[in-house]
Amino acid sequence: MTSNATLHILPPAAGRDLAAAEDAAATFLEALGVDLTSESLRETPRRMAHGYAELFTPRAFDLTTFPNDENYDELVLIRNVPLRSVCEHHLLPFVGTVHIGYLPGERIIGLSKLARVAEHFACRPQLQERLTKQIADWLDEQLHPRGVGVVIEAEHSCMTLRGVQSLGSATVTSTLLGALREDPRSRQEFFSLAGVNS
Ligand SMILES: Nc1nc2c(ncn2[C@@H]2O[C@H](COP(=O)(O)OP(=O)(O)OP(=O)(O)O)[C@@H](O)[C@H]2O)c(=O)[nH]1
Ligand SMILES: [Zn+2]
Repeated sequence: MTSNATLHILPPAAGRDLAAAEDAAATFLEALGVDLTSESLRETPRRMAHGYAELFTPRAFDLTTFPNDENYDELVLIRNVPLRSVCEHHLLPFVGTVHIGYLPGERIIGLSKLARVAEHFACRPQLQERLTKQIADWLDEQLHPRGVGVVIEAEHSCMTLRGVQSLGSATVTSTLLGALREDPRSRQEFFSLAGVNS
């Protein structure tokens, strides 16, 4: 990403058959004893298929970067970016916020792109740990910053609404790379500005 200022990021190409998904949703619901004959439920298999397809389709975006002409070398951090994904074990949503920071090298990134990168990796069946690491690794590879930090705080509905029913519990994950991992002062500053107790 040092030569090209803009890179077009496409959603992952997935073999998708919405008609088959709709049929499968109808079979699934009927197997669970749901009567699909009423007017309000008749379209539910279609809504389910389209709903999950939507959750699994990130928006394409341009990764725009700029030269760091001012040699800005302090932390850039965007915090409290809303995040929603789907846990790959139960296909139930997990919802929360992500904080993303980096220590610039030769280039800086358009701020909105940090949120778009998070959305890009969140729109698929996920594990919170993997999602955290994918965002950090991708920024590291594309931007070559001196350090990257990503923290996700999320509530997993598979843990709060069903199963153990730990209402209000939050899961916190972090990935730190480069100077944000190695240098205690930078690490501390990142967690402090992100509003996370380290
Ligand atoms: N590490 C990790 N675990 C997750 C994530 N999302 C969901 N899980 C967990 O995945 C586990 C799946 O465990 P299983 O025992 O196979 O599923 P289960 O019988 O439905 O388990 P319970 O939720 O305890 O009722 C559960 O402990 C979930 O809480 C995630 O992002 N990361
Ligand atoms: Zn789950």
